[in-house]
Amino acid sequence: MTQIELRGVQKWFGDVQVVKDMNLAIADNEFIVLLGQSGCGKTTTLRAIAGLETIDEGDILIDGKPVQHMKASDRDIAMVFQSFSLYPHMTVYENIAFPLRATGMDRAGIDRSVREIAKVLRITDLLGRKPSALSGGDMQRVAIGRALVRQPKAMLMDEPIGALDAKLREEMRAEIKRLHLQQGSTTIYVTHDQVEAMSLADRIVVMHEGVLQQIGAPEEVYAHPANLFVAQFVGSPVMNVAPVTVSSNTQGATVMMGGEANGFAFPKELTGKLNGHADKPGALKLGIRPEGVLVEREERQGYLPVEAHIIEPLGAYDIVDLAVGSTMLRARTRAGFVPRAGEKVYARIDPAQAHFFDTDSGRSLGVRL
Ligand SMILES: Nc1ncnc2c1ncn2[C@@H]1O[C@H](COP(=O)(O)OP(=O)(O)OP(=O)(O)O)[C@@H](O)[C@H]1O
Repeated sequence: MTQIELRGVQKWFGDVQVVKDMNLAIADNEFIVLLGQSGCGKTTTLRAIAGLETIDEGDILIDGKPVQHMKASDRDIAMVFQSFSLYPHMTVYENIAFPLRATGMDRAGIDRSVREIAKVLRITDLLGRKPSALSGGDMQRVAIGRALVRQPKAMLMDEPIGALDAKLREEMRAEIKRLHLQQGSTTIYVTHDQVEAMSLADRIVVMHEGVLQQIGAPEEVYAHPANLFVAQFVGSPVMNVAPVTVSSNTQGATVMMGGEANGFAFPKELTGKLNGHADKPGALKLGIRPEGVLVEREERQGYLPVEAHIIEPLGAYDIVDLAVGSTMLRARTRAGFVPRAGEKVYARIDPAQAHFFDTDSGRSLGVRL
Protein backbone atom coordinates (compact mmCIF):
# COMPACT_ATOMS: atom_id res chain seq x y z
CA MET A 1 0.00 0.00 0.00
CA THR A 2 1.61 3.27 -1.06
CA GLN A 3 -0.14 6.56 -1.48
CA ILE A 4 1.76 9.70 -2.35
CA GLU A 5 0.46 13.19 -1.88
CA LEU A 6 1.79 16.62 -2.77
CA ARG A 7 0.27 19.57 -0.94
CA GLY A 8 1.08 23.10 -2.02
CA VAL A 9 4.58 22.19 -3.18
CA GLN A 10 6.68 25.15 -4.33
CA LYS A 11 10.22 25.09 -5.64
CA TRP A 12 12.54 27.90 -6.70
CA PHE A 13 15.96 27.74 -8.32
CA GLY A 14 17.30 31.18 -7.42
CA ASP A 15 14.72 33.69 -8.66
CA VAL A 16 12.97 31.23 -10.92
CA GLN A 17 10.00 29.34 -9.58
CA VAL A 18 9.93 25.96 -11.32
CA VAL A 19 7.13 24.24 -9.38
CA LYS A 20 4.10 26.37 -8.49
CA ASP A 21 1.63 25.25 -5.86
CA MET A 22 1.51 21.62 -6.90
CA ASN A 23 -1.30 19.55 -5.40
CA LEU A 24 -1.66 15.93 -6.31
CA ALA A 25 -2.94 12.77 -4.64
CA ILE A 26 -1.70 9.47 -6.06
CA ALA A 27 -3.53 6.29 -5.11
CA ASP A 28 -1.99 2.95 -4.23
CA ASN A 29 -0.90 1.05 -7.37
CA GLU A 30 -1.68 3.96 -9.59
CA PHE A 31 0.43 4.67 -12.70
CA ILE A 32 0.75 8.45 -12.93
CA VAL A 33 2.47 10.17 -15.84
CA LEU A 34 3.82 13.72 -15.49
CA LEU A 35 3.61 15.12 -19.01
CA GLY A 36 4.89 18.43 -20.32
CA GLN A 37 7.48 20.23 -22.41
CA SER A 38 11.13 20.28 -21.50
CA GLY A 39 11.74 22.62 -18.58
CA CYS A 40 8.18 22.59 -17.19
CA GLY A 41 9.24 21.17 -13.82
CA LYS A 42 8.48 17.45 -14.20
CA THR A 43 11.90 16.19 -13.24
CA THR A 44 12.17 18.60 -10.32
CA THR A 45 8.81 17.35 -9.01
CA LEU A 46 9.91 13.74 -9.36
CA ARG A 47 13.27 14.38 -7.69
CA ALA A 48 11.53 16.18 -4.84
CA ILE A 49 9.34 13.13 -4.23
CA ALA A 50 12.41 10.89 -4.27
CA GLY A 51 14.24 13.19 -1.86
CA LEU A 52 16.95 14.15 -4.33
CA GLU A 53 15.77 17.76 -4.31
CA THR A 54 14.53 19.91 -1.43
CA ILE A 55 11.30 21.89 -1.67
CA ASP A 56 10.75 25.47 -0.50
CA GLU A 57 7.16 25.14 0.64
CA GLY A 58 4.44 22.54 1.02
CA ASP A 59 4.31 18.92 2.06
CA ILE A 60 5.12 15.63 0.41
CA LEU A 61 3.37 12.73 2.11
CA ILE A 62 3.99 9.04 1.66
CA ASP A 63 1.22 6.96 3.18
CA GLY A 64 0.05 10.01 5.04
CA LYS A 65 3.44 10.77 6.60
CA PRO A 66 5.30 13.99 5.70
CA VAL A 67 8.67 13.05 4.21
CA GLN A 68 10.01 16.36 2.90
CA HIS A 69 12.63 16.47 5.65
CA MET A 70 13.54 12.80 5.27
CA LYS A 71 16.68 11.65 3.44
CA ALA A 72 16.22 9.98 0.07
CA SER A 73 17.55 6.68 1.41
CA ASP A 74 14.88 6.63 4.14
CA ARG A 75 11.96 7.14 1.77
CA ASP A 76 12.13 3.64 0.24
CA ILE A 77 11.52 4.86 -3.27
CA ALA A 78 13.31 3.54 -6.36
CA MET A 79 14.18 5.68 -9.34
CA VAL A 80 15.02 4.79 -12.95
CA PHE A 81 16.64 7.43 -15.16
CA GLN A 82 17.07 7.79 -18.89
CA SER A 83 20.78 7.06 -18.63
CA PHE A 84 20.99 3.46 -17.58
CA SER A 85 23.55 3.96 -14.80
CA LEU A 86 24.52 0.30 -14.45
CA TYR A 87 27.85 -0.61 -12.87
CA PRO A 88 29.96 -1.54 -15.91
CA HIS A 89 32.32 -3.92 -14.09
CA MET A 90 29.50 -6.00 -12.60
CA THR A 91 27.41 -8.65 -14.32
CA VAL A 92 23.68 -8.22 -14.76
CA TYR A 93 23.18 -10.53 -11.78
CA GLU A 94 25.47 -8.46 -9.58
CA ASN A 95 23.90 -5.22 -10.74
CA ILE A 96 20.43 -6.42 -9.74
CA ALA A 97 21.69 -7.97 -6.49
CA PHE A 98 23.52 -4.80 -5.47
CA PRO A 99 20.66 -2.98 -3.67
CA LEU A 100 19.81 -6.18 -1.77
CA ARG A 101 23.39 -6.66 -0.55
CA ALA A 102 23.15 -3.22 1.04
CA THR A 103 20.13 -4.41 3.06
CA GLY A 104 22.09 -7.33 4.53
CA MET A 105 19.82 -9.98 2.99
CA ASP A 106 21.32 -13.50 3.03
CA ARG A 107 22.77 -15.07 -0.11
CA ALA A 108 19.84 -17.46 -0.73
CA GLY A 109 17.32 -14.66 -0.34
CA ILE A 110 19.24 -12.49 -2.76
CA ASP A 111 19.47 -15.30 -5.30
CA ARG A 112 15.75 -15.97 -5.09
CA SER A 113 14.85 -12.28 -5.50
CA VAL A 114 17.25 -11.69 -8.41
CA ARG A 115 16.00 -14.74 -10.31
CA GLU A 116 12.40 -13.84 -9.68
CA ILE A 117 12.70 -10.31 -11.03
CA ALA A 118 14.87 -11.52 -13.93
CA LYS A 119 12.09 -13.92 -14.88
CA VAL A 120 9.47 -11.18 -14.78
CA LEU A 121 11.66 -8.98 -16.98
CA ARG A 122 12.63 -11.94 -19.23
CA ILE A 123 16.35 -11.38 -18.77
CA THR A 124 17.31 -14.67 -17.07
CA ASP A 125 19.57 -15.53 -20.02
CA LEU A 126 21.49 -12.31 -19.55
CA LEU A 127 22.35 -12.66 -15.86
CA GLY A 128 25.98 -13.59 -16.56
CA ARG A 129 26.65 -10.75 -19.01
CA LYS A 130 28.33 -7.41 -18.43
CA PRO A 131 26.35 -4.24 -19.36
CA SER A 132 28.64 -3.61 -22.35
CA ALA A 133 27.26 -6.79 -23.95
CA LEU A 134 23.62 -5.66 -23.69
CA SER A 135 21.33 -3.80 -26.09
CA GLY A 136 19.81 -0.49 -24.98
CA GLY A 137 16.47 -2.12 -24.21
CA ASP A 138 18.09 -4.88 -22.14
CA MET A 139 20.16 -2.35 -20.22
CA GLN A 140 16.99 -0.53 -19.30
CA ARG A 141 15.33 -3.82 -18.29
CA VAL A 142 18.25 -4.44 -15.96
CA ALA A 143 18.00 -0.91 -14.54
CA ILE A 144 14.29 -1.49 -13.92
CA GLY A 145 15.08 -4.87 -12.34
CA ARG A 146 17.60 -3.27 -10.05
CA ALA A 147 15.05 -0.65 -9.01
CA LEU A 148 12.25 -3.15 -8.41
CA VAL A 149 14.18 -5.97 -6.77
CA ARG A 150 13.95 -4.59 -3.27
CA GLN A 151 10.21 -4.05 -3.64
CA PRO A 152 10.24 -0.33 -2.98
CA LYS A 153 7.18 1.58 -1.84
CA ALA A 154 7.06 3.38 -5.16
CA MET A 155 8.81 3.48 -8.47
CA LEU A 156 9.75 6.80 -10.08
CA MET A 157 10.85 6.81 -13.71
CA ASP A 158 12.35 9.80 -15.51
CA GLU A 159 12.08 9.40 -19.29
CA PRO A 160 13.28 5.81 -18.87
CA ILE A 161 12.99 4.93 -22.55
CA GLY A 162 13.72 8.35 -24.05
CA ALA A 163 17.15 7.32 -25.28
CA LEU A 164 15.97 4.23 -27.19
CA ASP A 165 15.08 4.15 -30.87
CA ALA A 166 11.42 4.35 -31.88
CA LYS A 167 10.77 0.63 -32.34
CA LEU A 168 12.43 -0.33 -29.09
CA ARG A 169 10.59 2.45 -27.28
CA GLU A 170 7.32 0.98 -28.38
CA GLU A 171 8.36 -2.49 -27.20
CA MET A 172 9.59 -1.22 -23.84
CA ARG A 173 6.43 0.83 -23.40
CA ALA A 174 4.37 -2.33 -23.68
CA GLU A 175 6.73 -4.09 -21.31
CA ILE A 176 6.58 -1.39 -18.65
CA LYS A 177 2.81 -1.58 -18.85
CA ARG A 178 2.84 -5.37 -18.49
CA LEU A 179 5.23 -5.13 -15.58
CA HIS A 180 3.03 -2.61 -13.84
CA LEU A 181 -0.06 -4.76 -14.31
CA GLN A 182 1.86 -7.76 -12.97
CA GLN A 183 3.70 -6.11 -10.05
CA GLY A 184 1.24 -3.31 -9.35
CA SER A 185 3.47 -0.79 -7.64
CA THR A 186 2.66 2.91 -7.33
CA THR A 187 4.51 4.49 -10.23
CA ILE A 188 5.25 8.06 -11.27
CA TYR A 189 6.63 8.35 -14.77
CA VAL A 190 7.98 11.50 -16.43
CA THR A 191 7.84 12.07 -20.18
CA HIS A 192 7.36 14.80 -22.76
CA ASP A 193 5.93 12.23 -25.19
CA GLN A 194 2.16 12.36 -25.20
CA VAL A 195 1.79 8.99 -26.91
CA GLU A 196 3.80 7.37 -24.11
CA ALA A 197 1.67 9.19 -21.56
CA MET A 198 -1.60 8.16 -23.20
CA SER A 199 -0.61 4.52 -23.50
CA LEU A 200 0.82 4.04 -20.00
CA ALA A 201 -1.05 6.23 -17.57
CA ASP A 202 -3.98 5.52 -15.32
CA ARG A 203 -4.01 9.30 -14.97
CA ILE A 204 -1.99 11.95 -16.77
CA VAL A 205 -0.80 15.09 -14.99
CA VAL A 206 -0.21 17.78 -17.62
CA MET A 207 2.27 20.47 -16.53
CA HIS A 208 3.23 23.79 -18.11
CA GLU A 209 5.70 26.31 -16.71
CA GLY A 210 5.61 24.74 -13.28
CA VAL A 211 1.82 24.77 -13.08
CA LEU A 212 -0.38 21.71 -13.09
CA GLN A 213 -2.84 22.17 -15.96
CA GLN A 214 -5.05 19.11 -15.71
CA ILE A 215 -5.18 15.70 -14.06
CA GLY A 216 -7.28 12.98 -15.61
CA ALA A 217 -7.51 9.60 -17.30
CA PRO A 218 -5.97 9.69 -20.80
CA GLU A 219 -9.37 9.56 -22.51
CA GLU A 220 -10.65 12.38 -20.28
CA VAL A 221 -7.66 14.63 -20.99
CA TYR A 222 -7.97 13.90 -24.71
CA ALA A 223 -11.74 14.33 -24.97
CA HIS A 224 -12.14 17.19 -22.49
CA PRO A 225 -8.96 19.26 -22.29
CA ALA A 226 -9.20 21.88 -19.55
CA ASN A 227 -7.51 24.62 -21.54
CA LEU A 228 -5.81 25.49 -24.82
CA PHE A 229 -2.41 24.33 -23.65
CA VAL A 230 -3.64 20.80 -22.86
CA ALA A 231 -5.78 20.77 -26.00
CA GLN A 232 -2.77 21.42 -28.21
CA PHE A 233 -0.23 19.38 -26.27
CA VAL A 234 -2.17 16.12 -26.15
CA GLY A 235 -3.11 14.50 -29.44
CA SER A 236 -1.31 14.16 -32.74
CA PRO A 237 -1.75 15.83 -35.18
CA VAL A 238 -2.40 18.84 -32.98
CA MET A 239 -5.95 20.05 -32.40
CA ASN A 240 -7.02 22.87 -34.76
CA VAL A 241 -7.67 26.11 -32.89
CA ALA A 242 -9.24 29.14 -34.57
CA PRO A 243 -10.92 32.38 -33.49
CA VAL A 244 -14.63 32.20 -34.22
CA THR A 245 -17.79 34.25 -33.88
CA VAL A 246 -21.17 32.76 -33.21
CA SER A 247 -24.58 33.97 -34.31
CA SER A 248 -27.92 32.31 -33.86
CA ASN A 249 -31.53 32.40 -34.93
CA THR A 250 -34.53 30.21 -34.23
CA GLN A 251 -33.22 27.38 -36.40
CA GLY A 252 -29.78 27.03 -34.96
CA ALA A 253 -26.40 28.56 -34.30
CA THR A 254 -23.73 29.39 -36.87
CA VAL A 255 -20.04 29.31 -36.08
CA MET A 256 -18.09 31.63 -38.39
CA MET A 257 -14.47 31.04 -39.08
CA GLY A 258 -11.88 32.65 -41.37
CA GLY A 259 -14.30 35.43 -42.39
CA GLU A 260 -18.06 36.06 -42.44
CA ALA A 261 -18.62 33.91 -45.52
CA ASN A 262 -17.83 30.63 -43.77
CA GLY A 263 -20.50 29.54 -41.34
CA PHE A 264 -20.70 26.04 -39.86
CA ALA A 265 -24.08 24.89 -38.62
CA PHE A 266 -24.37 24.05 -34.91
CA PRO A 267 -27.32 23.11 -32.72
CA LYS A 268 -29.11 26.13 -31.32
CA GLU A 269 -28.37 25.27 -27.68
CA LEU A 270 -24.76 26.28 -28.36
CA THR A 271 -25.39 29.99 -27.74
CA GLY A 272 -26.84 29.36 -24.29
CA LYS A 273 -23.85 27.22 -23.34
CA LEU A 274 -21.29 29.87 -24.28
CA ASN A 275 -21.85 31.93 -21.10
CA GLY A 276 -22.15 35.26 -22.89
CA HIS A 277 -19.03 34.70 -24.98
CA ALA A 278 -21.05 34.62 -28.22
CA ASP A 279 -21.74 38.37 -28.05
CA LYS A 280 -18.22 39.50 -27.19
CA PRO A 281 -16.04 40.09 -30.25
CA GLY A 282 -12.78 38.15 -30.12
CA ALA A 283 -13.78 36.27 -26.96
CA LEU A 284 -14.02 32.80 -28.42
CA LYS A 285 -11.78 30.14 -29.89
CA LEU A 286 -12.97 26.90 -31.35
CA GLY A 287 -10.89 23.75 -31.01
CA ILE A 288 -11.49 20.75 -33.23
CA ARG A 289 -9.33 17.68 -33.66
CA PRO A 290 -8.61 16.58 -37.24
CA GLU A 291 -11.00 13.65 -36.83
CA GLY A 292 -13.78 16.11 -35.94
CA VAL A 293 -13.49 17.86 -39.31
CA LEU A 294 -15.72 15.81 -41.60
CA VAL A 295 -14.96 15.84 -45.32
CA GLU A 296 -17.04 14.86 -48.34
CA ARG A 297 -16.18 14.95 -52.03
CA GLU A 298 -19.73 15.78 -53.11
CA GLU A 299 -21.84 18.72 -52.02
CA ARG A 300 -24.02 17.90 -49.03
CA GLN A 301 -26.51 19.59 -46.75
CA GLY A 302 -24.65 21.47 -43.98
CA TYR A 303 -21.21 21.16 -45.61
CA LEU A 304 -19.14 24.15 -46.74
CA PRO A 305 -17.10 24.21 -49.95
CA VAL A 306 -13.38 24.38 -49.07
CA GLU A 307 -10.10 23.90 -50.90
CA ALA A 308 -7.65 21.14 -50.06
CA HIS A 309 -4.13 22.54 -49.78
CA ILE A 310 -1.62 20.02 -48.54
CA ILE A 311 -2.23 16.28 -48.31
CA GLU A 312 -0.04 14.31 -45.93
CA PRO A 313 -0.42 10.58 -46.53
CA LEU A 314 0.30 8.74 -43.27
CA GLY A 315 -0.41 5.21 -44.43
CA ALA A 316 -3.55 4.29 -42.51
CA TYR A 317 -5.07 7.73 -43.10
CA ASP A 318 -4.33 11.15 -44.61
CA ILE A 319 -4.11 14.55 -43.01
CA VAL A 320 -5.55 17.17 -45.35
CA ASP A 321 -5.17 20.91 -44.89
CA LEU A 322 -8.37 22.71 -45.83
CA ALA A 323 -8.62 26.44 -46.43
CA VAL A 324 -11.75 27.78 -44.75
CA GLY A 325 -11.54 31.43 -45.81
CA SER A 326 -8.40 32.73 -44.14
CA THR A 327 -8.25 29.82 -41.64
CA MET A 328 -6.51 26.52 -42.29
CA LEU A 329 -8.14 23.42 -40.78
CA ARG A 330 -6.48 20.02 -40.73
CA ALA A 331 -8.81 17.11 -41.33
CA ARG A 332 -8.23 13.39 -41.02
CA THR A 333 -9.57 11.41 -43.95
CA ARG A 334 -9.37 7.88 -45.31
CA ALA A 335 -6.14 7.29 -47.25
CA GLY A 336 -6.47 8.69 -50.76
CA PHE A 337 -9.93 10.16 -50.09
CA VAL A 338 -8.90 13.58 -51.40
CA PRO A 339 -6.87 12.69 -54.47
CA ARG A 340 -5.04 15.97 -55.15
CA ALA A 341 -4.10 19.27 -53.55
CA GLY A 342 -6.11 22.13 -55.07
CA GLU A 343 -9.27 20.02 -55.17
CA LYS A 344 -12.58 21.51 -54.00
CA VAL A 345 -14.18 19.40 -51.27
CA TYR A 346 -16.90 19.93 -48.64
CA ALA A 347 -16.37 20.14 -44.91
CA ARG A 348 -18.38 20.22 -41.74
CA ILE A 349 -17.43 20.46 -38.09
CA ASP A 350 -18.87 17.74 -35.90
CA PRO A 351 -20.53 19.71 -33.07
CA ALA A 352 -20.11 16.77 -30.67
CA GLN A 353 -16.32 17.00 -31.05
CA ALA A 354 -16.04 20.79 -30.89
CA HIS A 355 -14.39 22.58 -27.95
CA PHE A 356 -14.86 26.24 -27.09
CA PHE A 357 -12.24 28.23 -25.19
CA ASP A 358 -12.11 31.69 -23.64
CA THR A 359 -9.55 33.60 -25.72
CA ASP A 360 -8.05 35.52 -22.78
CA SER A 361 -7.70 32.80 -20.16
CA GLY A 362 -7.43 29.88 -22.60
CA ARG A 363 -9.85 27.96 -20.40
CA SER A 364 -12.36 25.54 -21.86
CA LEU A 365 -15.96 26.69 -21.49
CA GLY A 366 -16.92 23.06 -20.97
CA VAL A 367 -19.49 23.10 -23.80
CA ARG A 368 -20.84 19.63 -24.57
CA LEU A 369 -23.22 19.23 -27.49
N1 LIG B 1 19.79 22.46 -10.20
C1 LIG B 1 19.20 23.42 -10.90
N2 LIG B 1 19.59 24.72 -10.79
C2 LIG B 1 18.99 25.69 -11.47
N3 LIG B 1 17.96 25.50 -12.33
C3 LIG B 1 17.53 24.24 -12.49
C4 LIG B 1 18.13 23.14 -11.80
N4 LIG B 1 17.48 22.01 -12.17
C5 LIG B 1 16.54 22.39 -13.07
N5 LIG B 1 16.56 23.72 -13.26
C6 LIG B 1 15.64 24.49 -14.12
O1 LIG B 1 14.34 24.28 -13.65
C7 LIG B 1 13.40 24.22 -14.71
C8 LIG B 1 12.62 22.92 -14.60
O2 LIG B 1 13.48 21.85 -14.86
P1 LIG B 1 13.01 20.32 -14.87
O3 LIG B 1 14.21 19.49 -15.15
O4 LIG B 1 12.22 20.04 -13.67
O5 LIG B 1 12.05 20.31 -16.12
P2 LIG B 1 11.54 19.08 -16.95
O6 LIG B 1 10.12 19.40 -17.26
O7 LIG B 1 11.80 17.81 -16.28
O8 LIG B 1 12.40 19.21 -18.26
P3 LIG B 1 13.34 18.11 -18.96
O9 LIG B 1 12.40 17.18 -19.65
O10 LIG B 1 14.14 18.96 -19.89
O11 LIG B 1 14.14 17.49 -17.86
C9 LIG B 1 14.21 24.34 -15.98
O12 LIG B 1 14.12 25.65 -16.42
C10 LIG B 1 15.62 24.00 -15.55
O13 LIG B 1 16.55 24.68 -16.35
